[in-house]
Amino acid sequence: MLSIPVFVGFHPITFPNPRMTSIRPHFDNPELIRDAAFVNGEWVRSSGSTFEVTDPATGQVIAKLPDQPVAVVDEAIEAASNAFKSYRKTTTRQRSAWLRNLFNLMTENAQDLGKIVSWENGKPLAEAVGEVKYAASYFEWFAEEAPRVYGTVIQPANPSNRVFTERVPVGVCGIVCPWNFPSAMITRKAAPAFAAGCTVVLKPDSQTPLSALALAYLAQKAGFPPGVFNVVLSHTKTPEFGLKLCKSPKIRKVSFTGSTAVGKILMQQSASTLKKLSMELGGNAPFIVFEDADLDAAVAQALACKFRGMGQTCVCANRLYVQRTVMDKFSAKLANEVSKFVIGPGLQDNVTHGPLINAKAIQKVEEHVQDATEKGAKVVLAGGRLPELGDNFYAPTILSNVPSNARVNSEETFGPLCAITAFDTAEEVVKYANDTELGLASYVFSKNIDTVYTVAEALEAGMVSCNTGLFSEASIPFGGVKESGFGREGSLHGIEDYTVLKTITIGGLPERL
Ligand SMILES: NC(=O)c1ccc[n+]([C@@H]2O[C@H](COP(=O)([O-])OP(=O)(O)OC[C@H]3O[C@@H](n4cnc5c(N)ncnc54)[C@H](O)[C@@H]3O)[C@@H](O)[C@H]2O)c1
Ligand SMILES: O=CCCC(=O)O
Repeated sequence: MLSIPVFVGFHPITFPNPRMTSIRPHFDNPELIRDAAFVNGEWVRSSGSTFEVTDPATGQVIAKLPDQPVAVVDEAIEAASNAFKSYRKTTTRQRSAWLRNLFNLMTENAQDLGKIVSWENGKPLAEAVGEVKYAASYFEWFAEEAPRVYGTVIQPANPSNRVFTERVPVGVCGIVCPWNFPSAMITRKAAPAFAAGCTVVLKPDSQTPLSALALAYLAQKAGFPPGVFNVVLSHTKTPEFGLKLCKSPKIRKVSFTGSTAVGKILMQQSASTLKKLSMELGGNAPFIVFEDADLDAAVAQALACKFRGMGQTCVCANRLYVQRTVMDKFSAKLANEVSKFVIGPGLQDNVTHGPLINAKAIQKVEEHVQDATEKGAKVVLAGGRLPELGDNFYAPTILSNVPSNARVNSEETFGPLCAITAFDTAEEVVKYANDTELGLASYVFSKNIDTVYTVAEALEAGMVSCNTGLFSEASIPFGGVKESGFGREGSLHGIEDYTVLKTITIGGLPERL
């Protein structure tokens, strides 16, 4: 019998400080902090109502921004539509140069941009700077892809015809993004759009708009012409803004990252104008550990995967399936590592894990924990709220023996709950893993290549990550299947979603000589 330490009943996590009420980072380049929307190359400060952006660590108001009227969406669409007329004709080399400039500017300002991400989103500064570099890498990648958009020459049945295809920019794109990656979720869409020759109207999340505005500021500095990148702001009228983007005949594509529920609304609303769509939606990632895996490595990767953004990423492990023979050992090792976390405001030195985004996020974690324990899950590490740090802090909870009917198995928790379930065979775990409407990321850990390969093949997911918990980078096609959405971002395919394939036939030609 293994002797398993169980951490039930106390929080072994260390805290750097008691609750803090105010943290204002120092910015080398204060110009990056904008207080207005950005339309047609101009900063727009409407005199009407405003909304507050708050630091999730302290609750402190960090910015007041215009809560714009819906009419601004029409203005931004008009600006983007006018800009498209000339921008689509720019050479791919020119667009590549602007993208490269923006990559360089983001890289030069990475520390400041990281502080903005950390301030408005809560993730630790090192992780936030990592996000900024990841975000910038999409501009580097698509600077390289811009000149590599190819067509084909086709052999038609009619000998007097000659036929070829070319990829042309789809047109003005409406982009809607979430708060969990305030920078990277935008650049993963804007970079291929700009590279393809499209113009953009972006509506960032009102909880994290400062990163989007800093990006607009740098895009202007990088040389993008007015109207190519427009950022509109709303807190109270988000659905109306979404509706405008979906219904406008001038917007030819809507690209959305967020929940499956909102994705479905936007898809319905886009039907009347038959928009091209990209939908990067929710996940419910299974993280499968076989008994022959390197257990220490699997634990380290589970930590990196599960606790990136304190569990608030679409590719975070949501369900951990561990082979029965090693489940207790794995759970104990995981709890031991989690107990080393230093939780606190992301901008504070040495903090490894920050707050959640808001009260609703904490409530969902609590509900999932309560539901699973009521249904018989065993508490390995009792986490819970950390009011001594602030309203949005939650120490991770680890549960094992989580029953299949627990809510966490069918819904994305999007927070720091590790829900571990035992399995016996590969067939059984593949059945568990695929028993969901979602299919974004999946993870498999085993030293046996036969196991890794056959399980990876059987998993219904857009992305399967084997023996690593971190796989995201600009070079890979990112996207889901089933109700996790469609479209691919990044990679050589990412630009295709911002183009349409046009066929040109030249008829009446003489026979070939
Ligand atoms: N697949 C991916 O690449 C990916 C990446 C990040 C996050 N996500 C998913 O996003 C979700 C978390 O983000 P969230 O809580 O911000 O999601 P959300 O769907 O609530 O919001 C996403 C964005 O849509 C906006 N929005 C909400 N209702 C809208 C409406 N009716 N019309 C137009 N816009 C509207 C929000 O303001 C926000 O900017 C999770 O499900 C996560 O898995 C997916
Ligand atoms: O939240 C989802 C995006 C995560 C990523 O790009 O790795």
